[in-house]
Amino acid sequence: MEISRPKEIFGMNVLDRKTMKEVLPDEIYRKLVTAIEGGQKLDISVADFVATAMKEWAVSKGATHYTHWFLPRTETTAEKHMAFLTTDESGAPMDSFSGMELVRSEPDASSFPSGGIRSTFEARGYSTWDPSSPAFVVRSPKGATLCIPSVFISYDGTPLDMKTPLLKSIDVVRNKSMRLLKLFGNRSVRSVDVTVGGEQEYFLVDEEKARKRPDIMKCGRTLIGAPSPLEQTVEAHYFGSIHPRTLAYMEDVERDMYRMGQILKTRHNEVAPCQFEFAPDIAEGNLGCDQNHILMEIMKKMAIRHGFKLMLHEKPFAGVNGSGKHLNFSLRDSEGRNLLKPSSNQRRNIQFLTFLSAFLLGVSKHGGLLRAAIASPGNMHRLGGHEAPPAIMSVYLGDLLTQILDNIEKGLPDKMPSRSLIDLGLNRLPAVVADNSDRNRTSPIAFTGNKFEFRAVGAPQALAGPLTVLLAVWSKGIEEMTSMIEHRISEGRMDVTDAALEAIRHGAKESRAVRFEGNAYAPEWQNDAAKRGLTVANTTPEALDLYLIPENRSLFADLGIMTEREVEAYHEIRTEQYVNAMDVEMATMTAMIREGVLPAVTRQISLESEAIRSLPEELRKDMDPWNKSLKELVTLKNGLITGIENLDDLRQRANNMNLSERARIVTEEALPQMAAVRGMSDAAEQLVAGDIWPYPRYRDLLTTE
Ligand SMILES: NC(=O)CC[C@H](N)C(=O)O
Repeated sequence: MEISRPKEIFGMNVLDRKTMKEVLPDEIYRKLVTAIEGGQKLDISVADFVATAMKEWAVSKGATHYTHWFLPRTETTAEKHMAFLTTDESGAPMDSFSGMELVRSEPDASSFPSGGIRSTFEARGYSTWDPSSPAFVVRSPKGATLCIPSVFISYDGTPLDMKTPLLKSIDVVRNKSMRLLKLFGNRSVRSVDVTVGGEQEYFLVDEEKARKRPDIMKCGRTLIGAPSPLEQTVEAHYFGSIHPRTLAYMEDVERDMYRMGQILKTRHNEVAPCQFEFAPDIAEGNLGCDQNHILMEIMKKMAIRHGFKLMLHEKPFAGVNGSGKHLNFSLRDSEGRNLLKPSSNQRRNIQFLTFLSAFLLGVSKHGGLLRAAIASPGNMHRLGGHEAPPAIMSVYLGDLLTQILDNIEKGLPDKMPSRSLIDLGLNRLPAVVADNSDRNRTSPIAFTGNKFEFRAVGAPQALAGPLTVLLAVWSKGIEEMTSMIEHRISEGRMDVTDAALEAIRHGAKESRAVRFEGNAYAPEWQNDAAKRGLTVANTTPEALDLYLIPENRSLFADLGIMTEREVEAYHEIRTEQYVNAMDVEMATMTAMIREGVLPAVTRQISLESEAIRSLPEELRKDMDPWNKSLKELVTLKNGLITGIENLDDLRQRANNMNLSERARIVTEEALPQMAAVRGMSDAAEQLVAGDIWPYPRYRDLLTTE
């Protein structure tokens, strides 16, 4: 079979601007672009033209349906397909898609969690086209569907999705950045964009084996499973040569992504066996978030075609490297300049340091929000081990920048005579600051030369949540520093350089506590961080509660990103999601123990008792070790029975409680109970014969054949 080159298939399934320009009359195209860039509403007559063009393009790709594709607050994607096919007055079939249908649809999505914002009697939710993210076509076995990226709002206009707050936060950071850039001159800069790139880690296990494990199928992670000594040789996998079966999968994913107009820049084996990573090209913030959803969806479907089960869970296997989605982000001006890139020009470096310290300043005030943004049912198991960052939010800058900030913090006299004194290293900043990656692995947020990398995000998460928080926090810092600079200038005391240096000094000083260059895995760090006043939240509900702290809640409201009511609703949805995930895990664990592990232990016990009974008399001496292991099996069996009874009881009790009590009980009681059951099950696994043990073991799962 002839395989077409990536360049030939690139973008064929996406209705990008280039294609729009081709399929739309000039006048209409211009109006569309003005609407997109100015963020205005689209005239319905223009929308009619666009809808017709979209439909024709999609039909030419085999599409029979369209869907408003949106991101509910459950962090997944949602779609309800509508057929293009209709009949005219004479009953003849025809494809139809109007401007009204494009702009808005009413999915009647009463079942999406809204955190109490929308009651069922006013169940309607609307999805509205987001023209800044291109529509795309997804192939299905018998046709294709046109997907229209959309926002999702309730009847009264309250946002119910992840995209609306994200778009607002992008707007806020753009406006705030423009104000700051103007102070530095930059007359030709028209706008600022957010840039993102999410490095996607994942596991691929054999589907046939995965199907035999209810925990993988229902919870996305293993709830029991003894670590296998064979899997300890993990380093051999990292960046190793890729197994042909996996490579074939990766190539197919990449080609589907090319068709979507997206480039996956790197692919490689990650640290653990069967763990891998894709890293995309950087993209504009909103697009980058949508693209990551498209990537995860393609990865999932392609895995099935290749006989794999894709595991995106943050910690699918205990004791083995977990999966993150390291979120790289920066700001770029309309001239294409990266605002986090050091320069050989001193003035630009001061501008760079202003943006950098503005972020540090924001994190120093709202670090808890970043912790909340990455709090998920699964991330709790990942954070703090195996190269995943700990749960305390600190920033790693590297030696050079730390030294510069320290110098600025110490070295500036109150009244600065002139910029001539700035030999603080600013003249000598290399174009790209070396990134000391080994160290930054233990840091949740690292400056990596020309961008920040938020490493704490979990592999299955929607990028939109953490990105919204990062931008809100950054905007806050930019706002504060800009006001400082403006104030100094307007007093006539200083020019922008000196004023900015003072603002940087303020940022450096305020952020001293969150800047940490040491080993964040060291046991002392927990204590030291608490002494520095950093937020320590080890569990998901504790972390989610950080959304509700008044200064965090009001940050969103002040910036116009979410109202306080919306923040509360979001907190409720995320807490509910956690509690539900825990409930499914408890139910799955008890079922696996009851239906699989206990009968297996019984068989092993009877097999061994039988063997001992049938031993010739002379061999029945010195039976202590054997008897001991038999006794251990009996003890484990008893322990497991009690353990799952306790879990059943806990579930019952939790079901009669309100949400916050449930969150507390599943965290404080169910988690340790599940750990105890797991401990006993894993011990039993090591005493039960391979052909009796009911589930594929870690050793069987973590291998590619
Ligand atoms: N080498 C790495 O970057 C590993 C990262 C690790 N998998 C994580 O959970 O974030």
